[in-house]
Amino acid sequence: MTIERVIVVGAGQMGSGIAQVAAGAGLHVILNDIKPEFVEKGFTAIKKNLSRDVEKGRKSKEQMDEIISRITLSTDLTNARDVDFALEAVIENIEMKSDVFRKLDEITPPHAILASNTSSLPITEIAAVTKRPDKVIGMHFMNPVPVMQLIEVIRGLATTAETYKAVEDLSKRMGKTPVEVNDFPGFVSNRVLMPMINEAIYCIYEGVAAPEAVDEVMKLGMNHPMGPLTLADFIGLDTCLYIMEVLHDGLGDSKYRPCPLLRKYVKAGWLGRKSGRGFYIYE
Ligand SMILES: CC(=O)CC(=O)SCCNC(=O)CCNC(=O)[C@H](O)C(C)(C)COP(=O)(O)OP(=O)(O)OC[C@H]1O[C@@H](n2cnc3c(N)ncnc32)[C@H](O)[C@@H]1OP(=O)(O)O
Ligand SMILES: NC(=O)C1=CN([C@@H]2O[C@H](COP(=O)(O)OP(=O)(O)OC[C@H]3O[C@@H](n4cnc5c(N)ncnc54)[C@H](OP(=O)(O)O)[C@@H]3O)[C@@H](O)[C@H]2O)C=CC1
Repeated sequence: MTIERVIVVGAGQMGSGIAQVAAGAGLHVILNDIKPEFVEKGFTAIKKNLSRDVEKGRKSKEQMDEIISRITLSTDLTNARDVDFALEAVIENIEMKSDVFRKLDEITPPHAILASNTSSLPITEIAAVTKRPDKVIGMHFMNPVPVMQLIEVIRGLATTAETYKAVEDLSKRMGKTPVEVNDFPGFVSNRVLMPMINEAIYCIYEGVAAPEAVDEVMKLGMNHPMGPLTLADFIGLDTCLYIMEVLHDGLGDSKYRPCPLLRKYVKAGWLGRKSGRGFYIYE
């Protein structure tokens, strides 16, 4: 099937990055969030990223303007009535995501594919709230979306080969590499990554080392581009906690218990870079 018109629901760090990359691939994109200020914030981030590309000579000013002109801002989900493809990137919460999928199923045309950028939640369960589980799929981008190569593509129980192929093609059109995985809590990426981040937080909680030291060990010792605590702040500590809870509940193994310090920080509103404070303080 041909995908030309796309809606991205949720204009946070992931949604805005996805909208940027989709528009860069020539698609017409509606960027939707619940409040105008959230959509504006996402749009500002897109313009800033594209301006950097122009400054670095990777794009011309005309190319940047063209990409921007393909993005429409929206706070009204009924704008999804003409799309071929919807990509949900709201917070990592099954009720919120189910609510968005129920609405998208009612609003979008019958041929439209409904994809979720969920980091860990079951695609099969999200698909079950719609009348088109065959057209529901996980399309898990990595952060920062414009830079990272991978898209983890997750088939739900009812996802058809045709839907998978459309998402595989779309991923390649966006310049990314799709990797197929099965629908299990945390998929592959976060089943492997998040326990490492959680363990790094335990190192702080148990006084093994300071955050800077933990990050230096992993950067210099394991050649990770960012230390795990810097990365946790970058992902968002709320998102890290949600993912650990999904792993813990979904796999039923105590090795996935979220570190109490992670819970404490999230309760304090220390969500990392996006709130100005996490394991580090940001200006
Ligand atoms: C939680 C989940 O469900 C799944 C996930 O996403 S887990 C998170 C996965 N992501 C990671 O692990 C990221 C790890 N970190 C990195 O790879 C690197 O630190 C990084 C790419 C983010 C930054 O790289 P760096 O070398 O330290 O910094 P910097 O030199 O400023 O940036 C490198 C390039 O990325 C670009 N970049 C950095 N941050 C960016 C952003 N937020 N948006 C767009 N572009 C960005 C820069 O413009 C720069 O581009 P050029 O080299 O072409 O000029
Ligand atoms: N952060 C990361 O590194 C990665 C995250 N993901 C996944 O992507 C998703 C989004 O994460 P991220 O972008 O980091 O989170 P953010 O908190 O940056 O963004 C989420 C956005 O969605 C908005 N939103 C909430 N409910 C709705 C709704 N009903 N309709 C429209 N918009 C809504 C939020 O608004 P408000 O602020 O009001 O809540 C916010 O603007 C999550 O599922 C996460 O697990 C996937 C890969 C990597």
